[in-house]
Amino acid sequence: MTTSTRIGILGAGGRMGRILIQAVAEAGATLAAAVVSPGSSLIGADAGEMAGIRKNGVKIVGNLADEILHCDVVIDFSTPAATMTHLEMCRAAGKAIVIGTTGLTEEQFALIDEAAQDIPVVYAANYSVGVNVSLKLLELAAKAFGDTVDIEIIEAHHRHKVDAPSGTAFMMGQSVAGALGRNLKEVAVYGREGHTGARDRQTIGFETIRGGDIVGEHTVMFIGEGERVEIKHMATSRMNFASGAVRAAIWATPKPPARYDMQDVLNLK
Ligand SMILES: NC(=O)C1=CN([C@@H]2O[C@H](COP(=O)(O)OP(=O)(O)OC[C@H]3O[C@@H](n4cnc5c(N)ncnc54)[C@H](O)[C@@H]3O)[C@@H](O)[C@H]2O)C=CC1
Ligand SMILES: O=C(O)C1=N[C@H](C(=O)O)C[C@H](O)C1
Repeated sequence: MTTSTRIGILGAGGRMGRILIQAVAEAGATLAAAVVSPGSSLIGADAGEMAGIRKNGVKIVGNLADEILHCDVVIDFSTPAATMTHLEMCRAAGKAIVIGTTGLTEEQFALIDEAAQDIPVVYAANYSVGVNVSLKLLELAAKAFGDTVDIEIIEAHHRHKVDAPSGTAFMMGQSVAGALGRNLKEVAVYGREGHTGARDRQTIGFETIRGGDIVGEHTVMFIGEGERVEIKHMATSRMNFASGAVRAAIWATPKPPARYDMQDVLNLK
């Protein structure tokens, strides 16, 4: 597949940023900008070389403002604060944005909704096709089991991850809670310790593991009397997230202003 879409990568020096540069090349799209944090020693280097592919002539910059006019759409996997700055810049320039950054606050999600009145914004805590298919399976399982089972969500990630539980775990919790007519904010329980008392069936438990180089693993357990269903997704490469985000960027560029997610991109709704 080739496309004329000009894509900017924000957070280009990070674990995801480097793979996103590879994914843009694999999709046959144009890398229009590679933006790292201001003051980074990577500024001025060749983006292709940094990403471990061949030299591509795109010089890394430390500010989106320098390159935004050359982009049709940007993909941001950076930090919550940087993402909010980039969102405002895209809104002012009328450019679409695909956001993968997790650990956002409710206020930051409200800012995404506001910006989406003016530009196409895709937000997903996970851009892999497998996770997005799993969300549909979770809905199906939750509806079939109803209130007859206990639901626990376990996630595991590499030792560098700074937010917990993962955005994907929250998204899975929302999928299940929505299917059961529960409000996740009211029923979520994060880790357990001490004299917890017996389990309340309405609750949805979250457990977090951090260590080594785990790319991303999520298991949702539907635990009943005498049987248990586990829906598990294991990512063994970040390319799944990156190719999904590039697919979302190409999809979103011609779309009218609105907030979209990966389920929209994959036509899973
Ligand atoms: N939605 C999804 O499918 C996925 C989401 N993520 C999320 O993406 C985010 C990034 O993950 P990683 O790449 O592992 O982290 P990372 O820490 O390796 O990369 C983040 C990069 O953003 C850079 N940055 C900070 N401020 C910046 C600014 N103003 N302009 C440009 N760059 C800036 C940092 O210097 C760093 O290089 C995290 O929130 C993570 O949870 C990660 C994988 C998949
Ligand atoms: O930080 C990561 O690495 C990942 N973050 C996302 C999340 O918080 O769900 C997605 C993926 O699991 C990898």
